[in-house]
Amino acid sequence: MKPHSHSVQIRNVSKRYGSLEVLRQVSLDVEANTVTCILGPSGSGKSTLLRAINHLISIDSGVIRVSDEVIGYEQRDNRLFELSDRDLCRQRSHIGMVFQSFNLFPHLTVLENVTCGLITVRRAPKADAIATAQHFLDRVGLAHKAGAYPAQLSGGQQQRVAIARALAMQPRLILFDEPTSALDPELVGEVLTVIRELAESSDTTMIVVTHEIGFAREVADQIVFMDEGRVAVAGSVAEVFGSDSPRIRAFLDGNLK
Ligand SMILES: Nc1ncnc2c1ncn2[C@@H]1O[C@H](COP(=O)(O)OP(=O)(O)OP(=O)(O)O)[C@@H](O)[C@H]1O
Repeated sequence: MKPHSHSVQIRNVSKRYGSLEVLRQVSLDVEANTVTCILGPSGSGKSTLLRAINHLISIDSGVIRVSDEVIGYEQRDNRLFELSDRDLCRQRSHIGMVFQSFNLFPHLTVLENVTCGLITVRRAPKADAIATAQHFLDRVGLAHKAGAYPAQLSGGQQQRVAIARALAMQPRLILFDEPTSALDPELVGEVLTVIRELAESSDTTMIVVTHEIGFAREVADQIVFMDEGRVAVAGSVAEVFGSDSPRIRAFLDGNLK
């Protein structure tokens, strides 16, 4: 049986780069098996928050829990210490991430890109890894590209491979960091369709940083609007799209990028 999906609890998280406060006392709850879309103007801290959830960046204060487990740190003698690489790797192996720039290995085929984590991290037998990879490549409509190299694919196809690679690890939480921002406009739709189908059919918790407002409106159980390092509002689609805050209205009307 597949393990239950993860909930995420973020409490009073702050992060600064020099004098720039990028996250200011951010608190947020994400329920298991829901889709949360994070919207907000450029530079409001969306990607930073997402990357903090799997400890790709360290935070200055606050705490992030994924299914009640503190991410990135452990408490000893009443002090917090960063986890060892090994423990961090264990935590991350249950959290999938899809990056803006795909991050496929260029020297590996599509199939090898997807089996790689299964074989090295999950220690799956090769035949099982190949069967799993083929299943998820089929799910993103790319079974026929298994033998191709990333450079032979369009950006949209590469991103779908990256999604299959994340899914193949059967994560209980998937983080999408602006998954369509690097794509030519005509390729955005195919990737959003794959993510939308996942949102409808999978029992994985999903957090998606996106500039695609229409997509967020369609798929999100929760919408988070970030502004200047804070969560300005988190709520249902109706709550956020019905907000009368001038900043949120300006953003939704396309006058605040
Ligand atoms: N490693 C870093 N060093 C210094 N400043 C950084 C670093 N990473 C991000 N920043 C700054 O932190 C702020 C928030 O960045 P972040 O990428 O989280 O914003 P965002 O809301 O995702 O923006 P966008 O929609 O443009 O991607 C920005 O001003 C950015 O320049």
